[in-house]
Amino acid sequence: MSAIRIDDLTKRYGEVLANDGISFDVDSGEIFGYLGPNGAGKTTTIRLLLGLIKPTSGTATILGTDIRDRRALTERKADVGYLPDSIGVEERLTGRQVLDYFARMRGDERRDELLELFHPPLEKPVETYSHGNIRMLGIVQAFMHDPEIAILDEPTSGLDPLKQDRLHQFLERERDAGKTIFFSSHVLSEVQRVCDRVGIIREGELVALEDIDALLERSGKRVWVHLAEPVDEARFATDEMIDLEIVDSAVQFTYTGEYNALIDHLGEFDIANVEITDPQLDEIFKHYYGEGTPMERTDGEPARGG
Ligand SMILES: Nc1ncnc2c1ncn2[C@@H]1O[C@H](COP(=O)(O)OP(=O)(O)OP(=O)(O)O)[C@@H](O)[C@H]1O
Repeated sequence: MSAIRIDDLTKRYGEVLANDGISFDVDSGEIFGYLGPNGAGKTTTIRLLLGLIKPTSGTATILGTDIRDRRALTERKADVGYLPDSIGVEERLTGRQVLDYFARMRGDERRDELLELFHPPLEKPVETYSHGNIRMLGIVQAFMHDPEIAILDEPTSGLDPLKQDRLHQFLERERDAGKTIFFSSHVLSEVQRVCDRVGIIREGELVALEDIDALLERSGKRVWVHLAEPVDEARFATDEMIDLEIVDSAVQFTYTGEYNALIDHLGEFDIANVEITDPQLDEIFKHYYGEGTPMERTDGEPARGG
């Protein structure tokens, strides 16, 4: 059974189609990244899944429970962990009081274990918290009742790199223990680091749904090279280079070929400096998910909806 099944889900706010006929499944025991730029519609999907807003049309199920069945969904939430984009509690409460409040509703058998990993200042009022501390409190809150599924809205925003790493490792351990993780992000590198599959949303539409490895393989690498002397395009370009730009001895391009061939090619030049990075999400959109591009799947089956 799919842990989450989203079926032609649509949410309209006046003129804005925040979610436009979105369909995809999240399998049990996977980490699914929901990737898209700001305003793409990620939070809208998450709030629909939690029953916090009603769909204009379409629906979704969580662990088989239809989100339109409010009573069943309320019961089902005992199995769901939710990290909202903002925690939405009375901010004069201390962190401990916030956790106590959620513990009374759903339980907290994993609270101590989580506080070893993520430690917001529990005795201080939440209104004095930094953004990172609010996130940590939210993470403890989301997982402390040991849910089957965690739905996390930009969970690493505000966390320092060490804490981000800690969260990623924690999510992987949860996945390995059979839990399902659905999280949104606008940062490709974190989705790449931790997710099994990714759905990409842009302007309310799902534009890609695929294995993260396949996405990155098709997306190539950004390469920046500073040569010891100027070079011209005719001498430097190969078929595997996209968006090649050369200014005197500075060269940049997106490379989609074999790495060995790239290294061999660069070896023909006197190189002063080189940097190879993953492309930005916007660049991937530009090259692979341009206007009107149909959603693709890597398994050869036609995509559902989108
Ligand atoms: N309550 C609302 N009323 C009107 N428009 C809304 C409302 N909530 C969201 N929108 C609009 O819907 C679109 C999608 O917003 P949403 O918050 O889902 O995007 P997002 O991908 O989560 O963005 P971010 O990464 O910035 O949080 C945006 O154009 C937003 O302005």
